[in-house]
Amino acid sequence: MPLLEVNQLSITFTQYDRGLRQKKVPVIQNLSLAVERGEIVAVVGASGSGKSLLAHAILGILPHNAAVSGRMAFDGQPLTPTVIRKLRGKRIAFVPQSVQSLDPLMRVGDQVRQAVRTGDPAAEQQRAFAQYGLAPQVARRYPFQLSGGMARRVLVSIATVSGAELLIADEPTPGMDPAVVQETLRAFKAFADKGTAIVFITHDLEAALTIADKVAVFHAGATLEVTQAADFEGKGERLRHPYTRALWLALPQNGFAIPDEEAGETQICSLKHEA
Ligand SMILES: Nc1ncnc2c1ncn2[C@@H]1O[C@H](COP(=O)(O)OP(=O)(O)OP(=O)(O)O)[C@@H](O)[C@H]1O
Ligand code: NI
Repeated sequence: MPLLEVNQLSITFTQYDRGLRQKKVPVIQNLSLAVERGEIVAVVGASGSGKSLLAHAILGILPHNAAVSGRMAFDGQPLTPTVIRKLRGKRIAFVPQSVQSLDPLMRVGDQVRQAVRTGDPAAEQQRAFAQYGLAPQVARRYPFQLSGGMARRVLVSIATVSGAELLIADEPTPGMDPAVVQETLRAFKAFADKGTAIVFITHDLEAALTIADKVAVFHAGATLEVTQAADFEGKGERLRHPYTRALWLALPQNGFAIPDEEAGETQICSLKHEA
C-alpha cells in the first residue's frame, strides 16, 4: 500500500465577477498520484500547472474559495481535516514554496528547534545548519535578516529535522548556490534510502532526475504522465506524452532540441520557460 495516495483529485475555485456573479474556475482535474515509502516522486510542470495546489490539497491548507473532490489517503487513512491537522509537522513535513512562511518574529534557530520531535532540539538544529551550510550564528537571526537562499535552507532544515515519514518539498532549491542544491538533493536521497516518502516539486527536471524514482508531469492541472525516472533517456522513446518528451529534449545535454511540429508535437508552448 502506498504511503500517500491521491485519487481523482479535482480543485475548483469560486471567484466573483462584477455584480457578484459567481464563476467556477477548475484548476486541477482528476489527478492521481501514489508515493511509496522510500520513493521520491518528482512533480514537474510549467508555472501555474497546479503543483503547489496539489501540495496544499494534501496538507489541507487550500484557500477557502477552493472546492476539493476526490480521495486522499495517508498510510491507508483518509486525509480528513482532523487527520491532516494531526499529521502536519509530525508524520508529514512540508517545505513551502514561499520563504514568507517563516515566522517573522521568531529567531530561525528556534523555529528549527521547535520542529524537532526526537533527540536533542539544539543538537538537531545545529546538525541541520551544518549540513545545509548555514553558519551557527545564523540561528540567532530573524527571517528578514536572511537572503532568499538562506531562508530556503532554514525551511529545508525545519522540514527535515522533524523525522517525518512523508516530506513534501515545493521548489526547495531556488536561490541556493549549486553546492547547497547538491547537498539538499543528497539529503533528500538519504532520507528516502531510510524509508521517507518524498514528493519533490520543481521546475528543474534535470535536478529531479538525479534523485527521483518517478516523475509526474503536470500540464494545465492534469497529470499528463507518471513515468519512471529511468524512462528519461535517449531520445525519450519511452516517454508517452509529447509534452514530457519536449521537456526532456529541451535539456542542455540533449541539445535544446525543439520538437518537430510537422510530426504533430503539441503543447510545447512553455518549452523555453521550462528549460
Ligand atoms: N486562490 C486562488 N484563486 C484562484 N485561482 C488560484 C488560486 N490559487 C491558485 N490559483 C490558480 O491555480 C493555478 C495553479 O497554481 P499553482 O500555484 O498550483 O501553480 P504551480 O504549478 O505551483 O506554479 P509555480 O511553478 O509558479 O509555483 C494557477 O493558474 C493559479 O492562478
Ligand atoms: Ni508553485
